[in-house]
Amino acid sequence: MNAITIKNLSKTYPTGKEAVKDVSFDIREGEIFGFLGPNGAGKTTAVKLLTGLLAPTTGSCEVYNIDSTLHADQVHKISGVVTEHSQMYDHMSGLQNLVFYSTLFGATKSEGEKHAIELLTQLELLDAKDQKLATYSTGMRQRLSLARAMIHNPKVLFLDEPTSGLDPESILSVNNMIKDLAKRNGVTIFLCTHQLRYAQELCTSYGLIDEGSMFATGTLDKLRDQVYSGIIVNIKTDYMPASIDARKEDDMSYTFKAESEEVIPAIIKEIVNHGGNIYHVSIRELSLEEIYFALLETDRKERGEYHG
Ligand SMILES: Nc1ncnc2c1ncn2[C@@H]1O[C@H](COP(=O)(O)OP(=O)(O)OP(=O)(O)O)[C@@H](O)[C@H]1O
Repeated sequence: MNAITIKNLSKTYPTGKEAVKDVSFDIREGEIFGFLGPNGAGKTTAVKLLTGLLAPTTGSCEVYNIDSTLHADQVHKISGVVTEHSQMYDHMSGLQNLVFYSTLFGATKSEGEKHAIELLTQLELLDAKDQKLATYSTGMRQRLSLARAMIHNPKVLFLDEPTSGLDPESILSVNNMIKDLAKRNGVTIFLCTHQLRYAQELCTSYGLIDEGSMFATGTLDKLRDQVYSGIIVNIKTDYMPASIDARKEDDMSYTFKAESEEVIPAIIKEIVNHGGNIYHVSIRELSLEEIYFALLETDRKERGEYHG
């Protein structure tokens, strides 16, 4: 089942800026979808269109078959949104904030409290539950925003850079919660980020956007196939024969591309036969970061806009 359906979606602001240009894609239920693109690519605009905060210029978007523009209120009932500026109340405690929002969605005070305590525990904020929000650190506040977005058990969660400004321990608890929500509760996560390493750790599918246009969508494997699906071999040696087409990375480190690891024994033999010593061999596939930049470069070249 599709959690999100976007069809020929475009948004031109009154200034004339075309922030989203004819974008179409679907996201299946339970996916952790990484929406990746540089500053100003159109990610926040797309989230505002999906959550009914903005109306599209043309096209449509749906969350669980509910049109975001026509029925924004219904979309809000099944969506949670975390942005940098989540509205909460400084003079109230973390727990009071969560209970307040939960009652807005129709829960009783005791239901709200029970759920709030569960979320505060998951996000390691239980010790601070009675502290006023004004005393929370940035990281604590950000985690509370996530709890707030989850308070009505949404089916879809829109997250805009959910871990920016968080320390490694907090990132871990946020990541675990996101993975858990998707895996155990089937919550669909729409995650906007520039942090490609972070996205690779977490996401199950991706959409790549630049200047309002989507230039690639799919799983990491699918995106990798569009760039290079083989492996990259790294060898640390004191001698690399000229017969091997390897690139010198630094002092004793060389890399080369190969279709599969089957070529490695022959390469090792060749080095050893030439008197070289091998200290380390490792293989890896292209990372999301490498794939992203390769696809971005191709797309910009096709649009005649690459100046790199
Ligand atoms: N209200 C607005 N009026 C006019 N232009 C806008 C408005 N909001 C955003 N834009 C422009 O639309 C483009 C897309 O902005 P958007 O905020 O959607 O990008 P983004 O991918 O979320 O960027 P970032 O990663 O920096 O948050 C940018 O050029 C931005 O300046």
